Amino acid sequence: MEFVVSAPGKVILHGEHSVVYGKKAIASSLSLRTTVKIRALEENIISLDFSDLNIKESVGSGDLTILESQVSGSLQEPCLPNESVRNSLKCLELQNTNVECLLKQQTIFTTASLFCSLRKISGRKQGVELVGMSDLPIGAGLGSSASFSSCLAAGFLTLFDFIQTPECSENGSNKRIWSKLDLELINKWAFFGEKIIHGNPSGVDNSVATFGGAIHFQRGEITPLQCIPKLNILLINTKMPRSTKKLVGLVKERKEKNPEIYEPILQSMDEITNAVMKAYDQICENCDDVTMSKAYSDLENLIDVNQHLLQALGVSHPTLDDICLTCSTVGFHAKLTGAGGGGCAYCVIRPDVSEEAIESLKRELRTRNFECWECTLGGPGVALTSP
Ligand SMILES: Nc1ncnc2c1ncn2[C@@H]1O[C@H](COP(=O)(O)OP(=O)(O)OP(=O)(O)O)[C@@H](O)[C@H]1O
Ligand SMILES: C[C@@](O)(CCO)CC(=O)[O-]
Ligand SMILES: [Mg+2]
Repeated sequence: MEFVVSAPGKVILHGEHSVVYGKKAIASSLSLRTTVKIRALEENIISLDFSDLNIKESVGSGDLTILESQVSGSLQEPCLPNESVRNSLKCLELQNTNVECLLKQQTIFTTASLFCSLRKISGRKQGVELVGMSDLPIGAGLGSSASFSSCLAAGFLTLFDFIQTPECSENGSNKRIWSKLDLELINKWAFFGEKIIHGNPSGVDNSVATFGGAIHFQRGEITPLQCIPKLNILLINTKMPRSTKKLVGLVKERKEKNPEIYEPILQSMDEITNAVMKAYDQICENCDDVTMSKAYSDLENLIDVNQHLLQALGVSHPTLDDICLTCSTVGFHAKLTGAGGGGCAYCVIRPDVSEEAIESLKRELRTRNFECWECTLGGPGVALTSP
């Protein structure tokens, strides 16, 4: 059996970090995707080829036996392996402790844990070969881990026949989408992968990667946005590596130490999301130019306030602050997206802004060694792309 799955990255428009504490978030899928080719093997190994992280190795039958003995849970109730099992896996032996090695370990452990958990439930004995690549910058706040986890979840659930390969797609594209029920199961197992990578994820990232489109998210409750404002955004990559797990952990530590300081900040972030939804509705109503212009001004002000609150949480970074200042000096409004600490920011591009102004901003950002690209929001979630 051999097939290919893909899933989108995401941009969190508002609500990062506060969504971990039950506040609302708005997020949208991106046209950038992760792709994983999956082939069943007779041999009891996992063969990995993930070019983006220079991973070309196998998880041997010895490690699979150890891991499978440690995993439990059922198809509808996934259960994470005990972190201590990492110490007994040969495939995770540290060649060294640099960041690149830690990222590789994260991938290998997530892949093996998802595979062993689902294979044990299926009672099968086969191995698997995985070849992965991504359009997304990895570790940059665009949901690469969720996109990757959603691909693995959909791939292994299909490999073990827990879900059927989906019928042809509606619009004739090469992306075939599973049923809502199957997507809910995929999302549950993608969340399992995110818990290994993020530590304490909210579930917003894997929900966008799995269901696609633009969603309003709160405590696992997913509401597709009735209208996705025709927002043009510029994604800006600081190219500063960082770990979402560490940044989520930093906010948790600060909030536990001074809840009286941090809870009001998170509550304000929740109110920003409410106000943004109102601005989106106005933009979607194709109202008159004056009302539309006011709605965009409200949106830009909310972006600025949200960024200041993220700085107060301690999850911005000098390069992100530089991006926001560079944008604001020429009338654009930017905020970090994702966990922060580096990674990406985005700014909204008003429909009436000239191409020349946009190109001038891109030139200025590139001279500061930032990558930037215009992006469309929305688009399909996880899909079977071939055969
Ligand atoms: N294409 C891929 N191949 C293999 N592993 C991947 C891939 N994409 C992401 N990963 C895994 O996800 C980790 C990055 O996850 P992390 O959550 O830190 O960043 P992110 O998801 O890009 O940002 P954010 O969570 O803020 O949106 C990598 O270290 C790697 O383990
Ligand atoms: C920082 C965070 O809110 C978004 C990371 O993309 C973490 C999460 O929601 O899992
Ligand atoms: Mg992530």
